[in-house]
Amino acid sequence: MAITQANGAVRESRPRRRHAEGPAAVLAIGTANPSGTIVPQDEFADQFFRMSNCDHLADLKGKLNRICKKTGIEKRHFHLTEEVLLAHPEFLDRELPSLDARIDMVATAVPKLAESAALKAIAEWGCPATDITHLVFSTYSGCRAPSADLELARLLNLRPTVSRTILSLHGCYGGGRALQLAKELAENNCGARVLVACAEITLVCFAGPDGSNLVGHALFGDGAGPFTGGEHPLFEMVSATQTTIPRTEHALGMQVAGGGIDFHLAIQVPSLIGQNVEQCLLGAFRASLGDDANDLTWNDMFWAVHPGGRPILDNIESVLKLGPKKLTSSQNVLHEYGNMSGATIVFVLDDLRRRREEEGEFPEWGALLAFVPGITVETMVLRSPPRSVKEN
Ligand SMILES: CC(C)(COP(=O)(O)OP(=O)(O)OC[C@H]1O[C@@H](n2cnc3c(N)ncnc32)[C@H](O)[C@@H]1OP(=O)(O)O)[C@@H](O)C(=O)NCCC(=O)NCCSC(=O)CC(=O)O
Repeated sequence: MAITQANGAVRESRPRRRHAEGPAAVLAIGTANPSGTIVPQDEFADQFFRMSNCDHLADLKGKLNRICKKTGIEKRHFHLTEEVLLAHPEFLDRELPSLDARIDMVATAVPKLAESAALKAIAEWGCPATDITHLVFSTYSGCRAPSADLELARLLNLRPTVSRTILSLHGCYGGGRALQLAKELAENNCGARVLVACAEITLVCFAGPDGSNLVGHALFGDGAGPFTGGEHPLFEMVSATQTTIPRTEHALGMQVAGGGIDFHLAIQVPSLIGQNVEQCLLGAFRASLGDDANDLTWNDMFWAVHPGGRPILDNIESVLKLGPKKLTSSQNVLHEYGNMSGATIVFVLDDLRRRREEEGEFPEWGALLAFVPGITVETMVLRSPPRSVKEN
């Protein structure tokens, strides 16, 4: 932004931005997973303990097996392969410095994964990549500058003036946060076309088993999911809010250390989310729809819930008294891919729009929910636009 001095006053030299009419919309969605390894969940504990040379820790292995059975996950994709681990035994030991080697690997792998997904979204959108005006990239692997956003812009040949933002360490709500930012950018810059890229590779968090990291190992997987705003809206993003649950800042967190990124997931996370989610939703819907919100019940809506873990989905289903199929997209994504942190919500929206195409009947209003260290609940009110003549 150029600032010029005129008549002693500070004045912007650029033309005033025009606001877009109506809410921003998701126009196209693409997803991708790394080609490295696909691990069936029922084989994960055996494979992980063998690769970590920890088969002698039978109690821990037994516990990981018990946890894996309860995750609701069928398989997960990983960039990390056994060959890479053999070449980098330091990845197994949190006490050994390994952050540099991890960052070197993800600096290439994360934008590449995002590129695979972005190419699908751009193809669906049907416009040249050079029409993209803004890029918002969310990843917990963005530990250097320039970062994955610049590399993705280069890989996609985006215009040199593309306006880039990187969100780092936002964890599971990276997707929701990036979408909210894209919404603000699109609504405040008429004609903006925002590429939102979320890409997560667990390589930066990987470690050998210990008593405190089993749940993370059982839960997280790798994936990427860009969206663009499109000419035929898939979902309108009507409003977005964040609510932090008081005194829960120690329940969920990530910490970058010399031996990689540590996750902390307190056992109370699913119940804390269950106890607070309805209040967050009521606030978001009343603020967005006013009295019209009173005519809606939770079962009248479609749901895009970040599948942070099976009990989180179970608690939300039970607290909101949702019908049996309301969380199918979230359950399905958890089952097929595990928790891919910020990228997961893109997979959920992709699954939802596929169901909408197959089923025909679809609610007008929906809610997107994601959870973040804090604990903060990210809520977005979504609207499924009426189907156009072209789509019908
Ligand atoms: C681990 C689970 C699959 C276990 O399922 P259940 O809770 O139904 O089963 P259960 O109660 O019998 O527990 C099985 C065993 O796991 C242990 N256990 C459960 N939760 C634990 C936790 N958070 N930390 C350590 N251990 C835990 C129990 O003590 C028990 O041990 P034993 O067998 O020895 O008695 C589930 O609780 C789960 O998915 N939790 C993760 C939820 C979560 O925090 N997700 C992240 C959301 S935010 C996010 O997505 C992160 C981000 O920001 O990226």
